[in-house]
Amino acid sequence: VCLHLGMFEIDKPLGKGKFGRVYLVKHRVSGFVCALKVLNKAEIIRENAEKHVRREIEVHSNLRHPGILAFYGWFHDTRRIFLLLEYAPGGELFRVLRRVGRFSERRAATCAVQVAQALNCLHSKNVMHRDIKPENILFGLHGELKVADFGYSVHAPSNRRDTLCGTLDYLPPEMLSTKAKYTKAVDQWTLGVLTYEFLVGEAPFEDTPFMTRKRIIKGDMTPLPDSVSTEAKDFVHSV
Ligand SMILES: COc1cccc(-c2nc(Nc3cc(C)[nH]n3)cc3ccccc23)c1
Repeated sequence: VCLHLGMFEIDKPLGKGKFGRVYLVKHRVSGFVCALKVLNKAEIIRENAEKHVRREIEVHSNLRHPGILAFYGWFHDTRRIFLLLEYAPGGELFRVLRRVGRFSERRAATCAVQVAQALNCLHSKNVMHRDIKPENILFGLHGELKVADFGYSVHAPSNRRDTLCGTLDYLPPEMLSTKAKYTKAVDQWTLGVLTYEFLVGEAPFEDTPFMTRKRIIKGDMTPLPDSVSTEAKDFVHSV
């Protein structure tokens, strides 16, 4: 199917992502609603991120799972690359978590299970996401989680040393040390950090970037409050 912009009616902008904007669009012929991520080629080149975008398309287009934001296709013109993605009406988990403060243990557990299932799917295809964080997780129509944004994913195992931008909060020690060959376990570590954040409302090593790095490597996490159940504590300490 030859895709091009004219086939879509732009309903409204949803927000601004890393390399461009995301719009809610409708396919004119079928009425199908989806999200259109518009990436600016000049900006991608300036950020030397061509390989990330190529990898995002290559990895994401081969994944089909209810816990992973569906990738429908892509097309480009001289200036821009367009990614056609599933529309998740619930928005970013990041915003919901900041708005409500923290989740109940039931909701934290439900979210943790859904992220774990999405990671299982990724790992079964020998892919590590490497950049799982609340900003990259969206809520679907019925509050189900959708993992998105595969720009930093790679095939396991890898000692690829990319310049990881953004927060260090979710990175495991092995990704912060130098010549480590890391495996899918990096995503498991992140699941523990995420669950901690679901329960507490902030990341376990939240600090200045320099201190966060030191604390992650030392494993010096802010203890879970006593209000958190033993089972929840055991789970976070186990991943
Ligand atoms: C930085 O905040 C951003 C950036 C881009 C999109 C949103 C956003 N996205 C979606 N859904 C999406 C996005 C994609 C790729 N599929 N489904 C829903 C929202 C709802 C309220 C506010 C914001 C939303 C936020």
